[in-house]
Amino acid sequence: MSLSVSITRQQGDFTLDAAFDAPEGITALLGKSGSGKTSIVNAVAGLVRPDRGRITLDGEVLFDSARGMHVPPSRRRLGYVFQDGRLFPHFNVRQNLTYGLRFAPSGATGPDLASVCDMLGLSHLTDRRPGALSGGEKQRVAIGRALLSRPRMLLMDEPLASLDSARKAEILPYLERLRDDTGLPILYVSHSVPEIARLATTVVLIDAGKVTGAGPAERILSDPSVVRQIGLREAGAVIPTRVLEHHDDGLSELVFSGGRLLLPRIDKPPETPVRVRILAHDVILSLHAPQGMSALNTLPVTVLSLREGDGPGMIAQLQCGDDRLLARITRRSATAMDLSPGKPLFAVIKSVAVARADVGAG
Ligand SMILES: Nc1ncnc2c1ncn2[C@@H]1O[C@H](COP(=O)(O)OP(=O)(O)OP(=O)(O)O)[C@@H](O)[C@H]1O
Repeated sequence: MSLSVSITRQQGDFTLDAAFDAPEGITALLGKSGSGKTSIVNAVAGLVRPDRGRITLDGEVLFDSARGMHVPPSRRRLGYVFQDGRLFPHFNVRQNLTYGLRFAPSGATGPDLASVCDMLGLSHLTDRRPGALSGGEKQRVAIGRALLSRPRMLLMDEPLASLDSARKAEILPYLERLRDDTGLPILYVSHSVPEIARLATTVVLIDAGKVTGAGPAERILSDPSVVRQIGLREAGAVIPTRVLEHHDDGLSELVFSGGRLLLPRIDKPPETPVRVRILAHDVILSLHAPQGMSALNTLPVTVLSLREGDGPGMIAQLQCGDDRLLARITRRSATAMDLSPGKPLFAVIKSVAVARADVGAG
């Protein structure tokens, strides 16, 4: 199942001109406020009509200006989860969920009420009304209702934006399960890089109505050329790892193509795939394998590229096994270390620098 979008639309003085493919998994539209993310999702949903272009889902045309085709939203079989949930306040959770079933076409397969409640941790809440739910619980009900309409794809527009960080942390594992267990493609709008680093399979960068980059999340997020767009503070690589073992001193050891990482305890059994985000400002570079240092992780790397920023800083992209890391360093250090592409180095990462929120299901 894959979505293909190629559309233009004039909205006042804003021009949307976007083309991308969304394969299986979570495809995140990442861009600043006003960049056009919601307009794209609304065009896919059929809520707005592009001026020109084509949208197909698994080869089936949803919109084609050349053929004058615009399938109405109700016939697209897409589940839309809005930022604010939009539950019916006078219905309890079960009634809100089963409302979704009314839109399921006869013969369509998908999870039933019990399995949706199980997957989203809603079984103990079914008799409550939305007024007695937390923000995170409301969003889980909204996702469940969308799933029960047996959609071919889920559209989620900033589903976590109205939640505080504790509620966000609570709901992220459910979204990971949705991604990994249902096989349903999800188009996911967000302006939060940490959220996307946790969830996205594919990242589509949107800037001023245009696609400025698209590809697998690991590749896009470790590309130094996107740092300017996503911001220096958020720049960092996403590394696919797997749990090797847990140590008695509270550390967990992970393995990936570039070596091993010791991080604060990760509550997942050995062999579990885990994705880890390592921020560029948490990586120190050294010409020699450091000794007598408190940082526990030393990884052999090779410089791939160096990119200058506006201030005194640079971003180094590093090859680490088959994966890539980013390191934020000063120009002064790059000169003192005589850094250039191809130079072998060591990347040093403090275990405690990797936040719990930056460790997710692989
Ligand atoms: N109906 C409309 N008429 C005119 N301009 C519009 C209309 N709808 C959206 N726009 C403009 O199109 C641009 C893109 O809006 P859109 O909501 O798609 O951005 P976004 O990336 O989703 O932003 P946010 O993250 O703030 O929701 C904005 O400049 C917005 O003001």
